[in-house]
Amino acid sequence: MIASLVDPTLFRDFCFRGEGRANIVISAKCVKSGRRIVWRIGKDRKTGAVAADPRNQLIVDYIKQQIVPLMGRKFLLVPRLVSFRPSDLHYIAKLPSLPATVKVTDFECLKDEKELPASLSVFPMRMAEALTSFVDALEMADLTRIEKKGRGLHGPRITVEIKPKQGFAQLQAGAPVPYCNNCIFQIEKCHAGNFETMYDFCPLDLFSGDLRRMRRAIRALIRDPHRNLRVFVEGALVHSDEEPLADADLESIFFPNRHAELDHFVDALCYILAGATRNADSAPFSLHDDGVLGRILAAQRQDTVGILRAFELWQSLPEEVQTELKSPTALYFNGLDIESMEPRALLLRYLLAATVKDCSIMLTLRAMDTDTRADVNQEGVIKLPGTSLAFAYHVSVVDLDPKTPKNLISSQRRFLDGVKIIQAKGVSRPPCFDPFEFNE
Ligand SMILES: O=P(O)(O)O[C@@H]1[C@@H](OP(=O)(O)O)[C@H](OP(=O)(O)O)[C@H](O)[C@H](OP(=O)(O)O)[C@H]1OP(=O)(O)O
Ligand SMILES: Nc1ncnc2c1ncn2[C@@H]1O[C@H](COP(=O)(O)OP(=O)(O)OP(=O)(O)O)[C@@H](O)[C@H]1O
Repeated sequence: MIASLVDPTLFRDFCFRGEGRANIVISAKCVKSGRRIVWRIGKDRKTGAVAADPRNQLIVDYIKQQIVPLMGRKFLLVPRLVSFRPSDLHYIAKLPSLPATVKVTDFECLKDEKELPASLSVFPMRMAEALTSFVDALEMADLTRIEKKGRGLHGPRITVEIKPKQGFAQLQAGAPVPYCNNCIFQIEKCHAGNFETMYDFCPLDLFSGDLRRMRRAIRALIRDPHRNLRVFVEGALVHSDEEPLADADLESIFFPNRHAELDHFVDALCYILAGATRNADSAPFSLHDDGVLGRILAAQRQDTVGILRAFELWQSLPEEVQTELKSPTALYFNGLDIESMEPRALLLRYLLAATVKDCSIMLTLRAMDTDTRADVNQEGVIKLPGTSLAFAYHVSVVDLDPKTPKNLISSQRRFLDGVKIIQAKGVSRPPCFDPFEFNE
């Protein structure tokens, strides 16, 4: 695959959209098409500086060859490989130092050293000049600015980013505690000081298909988002773990003319995530296989062994097989054997599922009139049962990066630490599941 070279002068209104531990995400509007896209640019995990990520090509191939066959295309956003001149990237890399609400009109403004000094850049010019090749990145639609066309749309575009984590319980030998994977990891993270308090969110509630439990899960995330929830309004981050808003403030931002309440919004999320949007008025609420959570859950279930057994399998492999599996190409392009119970095949399925256990959902909603002018019965619209409210929506799954044995080794250690903390100190949290009724 040849990465097409980005000409940044063909874009305008640049802004910083977000970052994780491995990437910074920059948004820009294509002058010609008017569409907003993002560039996901790799960074050095230790310094935070832009770093050429040799995995970008692999990520695209991995999504096409492994994830698409597993999850289908319905919710997948396959990124495009692009490349930048290192000097162009130096200017673009000033954006993470600016507030996310600041839009820089055009590329010339980004280059203006008086307004935006070079010291702002997380990719110093000396680093750029030392590079002899272009730096690649991933380009995809800006999911906070997805435009649904249609009549009767009103109010702001609200984007909810949810990291749902593992949606099913796995009782593992060596971890005799009644908590799900995510809750064990989060307990460990709270203990290590990553978060001040443990949250009430449990993925088993979110994936339960029980409306009451799903509402509880989303309410828990709104109260205490950790790294599992971010909310954007018209592309601007308004609610996150770093800067959470009170319910009343969220409600007035979402519904400036007060035509709906936060509870309605939570319900809309539940119906969309469960894929229960068709005939929502009459059909009983449940998790649908072809909804976004249903697809994610099915893909996660490729893992039939769990972290601790996967780690044992890894250790049992001969050194030459371990070496082979550490090499990205061998790992990503071995076909998936869903029948085999061989350690190598079980491990590959574990790693594939691990990607889907760490993905994010980006869901954009906009209020819609329910009068006769608007077609609320079309695909991509939820009409909330028992109300006169409707929302047009768009859902995508992002952050589907391949996991390697290195991830397994790190998560096995953190998982066992979490189990030990629970065993030694106990936790006041109710169990995620009843181990005596365990039938997974
Ligand atoms: O193992 P977990 O559940 O703590 O997940 C890690 C994530 O933590 P979170 O769920 O956001 O609290 C973690 O997310 P954050 O950077 O903390 O937002 C990473 O996604 C990590 O993956 P990688 O090591 O960067 O490839 C994730 O690690 P692995 O998926 O590689 O285990
Ligand atoms: N297509 C997109 N449209 C809009 N915003 C996006 C898009 N992709 C990513 N983002 C934003 O950028 C943030 C960082 O992106 P991403 O999760 O890919 O970074 P990361 O470094 O891989 O994260 P992690 O720490 O989980 O590995 C996301 O949390 C999201 O808010």
